[in-house]
Amino acid sequence: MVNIPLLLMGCGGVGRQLLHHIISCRDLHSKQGVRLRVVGVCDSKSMVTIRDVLISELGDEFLLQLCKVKSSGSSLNELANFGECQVFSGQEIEKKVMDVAATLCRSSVVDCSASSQTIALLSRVVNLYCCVVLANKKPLTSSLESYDMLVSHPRRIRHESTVGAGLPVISSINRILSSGDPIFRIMGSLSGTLGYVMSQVEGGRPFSQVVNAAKSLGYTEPDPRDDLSGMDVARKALILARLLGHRINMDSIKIESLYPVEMGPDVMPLEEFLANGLPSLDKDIQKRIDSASSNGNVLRYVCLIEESRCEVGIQEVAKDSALGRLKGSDNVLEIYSRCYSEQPLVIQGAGAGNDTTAAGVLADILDLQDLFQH
Ligand SMILES: NC(=O)C1=CN([C@@H]2O[C@H](COP(=O)(O)OP(=O)(O)OC[C@H]3O[C@@H](n4cnc5c(N)ncnc54)[C@H](OP(=O)(O)O)[C@@H]3O)[C@@H](O)[C@H]2O)C=CC1
Ligand SMILES: N[C@@H](CC=O)C(=O)O
Repeated sequence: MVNIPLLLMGCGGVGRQLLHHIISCRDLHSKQGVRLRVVGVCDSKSMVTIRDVLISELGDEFLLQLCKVKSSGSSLNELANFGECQVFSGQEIEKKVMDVAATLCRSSVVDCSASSQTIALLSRVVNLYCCVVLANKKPLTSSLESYDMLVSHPRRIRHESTVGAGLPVISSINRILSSGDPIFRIMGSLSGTLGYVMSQVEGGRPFSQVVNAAKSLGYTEPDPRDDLSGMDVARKALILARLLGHRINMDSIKIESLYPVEMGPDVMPLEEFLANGLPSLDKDIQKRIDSASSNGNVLRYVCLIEESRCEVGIQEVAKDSALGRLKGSDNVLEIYSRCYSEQPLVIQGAGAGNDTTAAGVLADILDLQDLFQH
């Protein structure tokens, strides 16, 4: 049996769904000769782990209780008296994660947070022979120095869910590139939230109502302004551009925002944005959609990556084009290379949601199992 010890950072929508997937796949994994041993879980303030990570793990009953506690909005601290776990807080967390990683020699550290605070820790565990699996885009989209550090051991890092949730985007691009087929353009709609919002608003629903629905469905980032500003799509574009070998930073990307600067996170609290800011945008968005419709077109939030251009923003596209036909949270991605020059390689499907994202993370973890064979 191949044992893979896991340390999970972040137990929000995606992290909890991952724990549920792990538990419900126990029989399947056992038939495949793999055992995923969850030895630690962190949220923004605490970490729960067990005393002897070499031989013990957080049991399934404990993990289900943990999911319940986090779903109710409580802290991991509440689990202190449930089972034989240890709880660490504040600055103790990083030290404990490093202890656990060093004790295990090899483990998988899975980042399902939406924080840039994990970057320093990830860079340290990578140097301890840990494998890293990311749903969080921020570690790959900060400085080129951090990026280089994280991808310096390509066999030990997976981040399929950072672009297109569970869709096989990163793995397809890696296969094309490693066969010596240069990719010269990637174009598509890479935001589940903005795809959903655009297609629902053209069906007659108010913009503000649809954004709130996308949040409840688990498509948006914790603060939906991350999606509406184009930043989340820009992060995906940067991840893809860097994968293609472009040595660029976020400031090289042209980004169009759907709300004005005075509604930004540094100026307006989230609650006020949701209650007042968002509804005040309804009319303007509806006007833009009506104007596109009078030309027989629809609006889509499009991402374009070429050798000397990387931009994300709203475009008017024909209703019957691949982008125009997009519905719900689907993403579509066209990849142009020497082998796919006239007709691009097209990847399409659900591009957001806790279920598909967590499934992508789980597939990434299993993809690393060869490194855990004795
Ligand atoms: N939902 C989707 O469709 C997709 C999401 N993703 C990515 O997945 C990630 C998770 O998204 P989602 O689950 O919706 O986010 P949530 O906001 O629901 O959960 C984030 C979790 O991370 C925890 N956290 C925050 N800071 C830290 C930290 N420094 N160390 C450890 N944990 C921390 C939070 O703790 P606390 O509970 O204390 O607040 C929370 O448990 C994001 O990066 C998102 O971009 C990627 C593809 C698709
Ligand atoms: N907020 C993102 C989720 C996946 O990264 C989106 O809407 O696409």
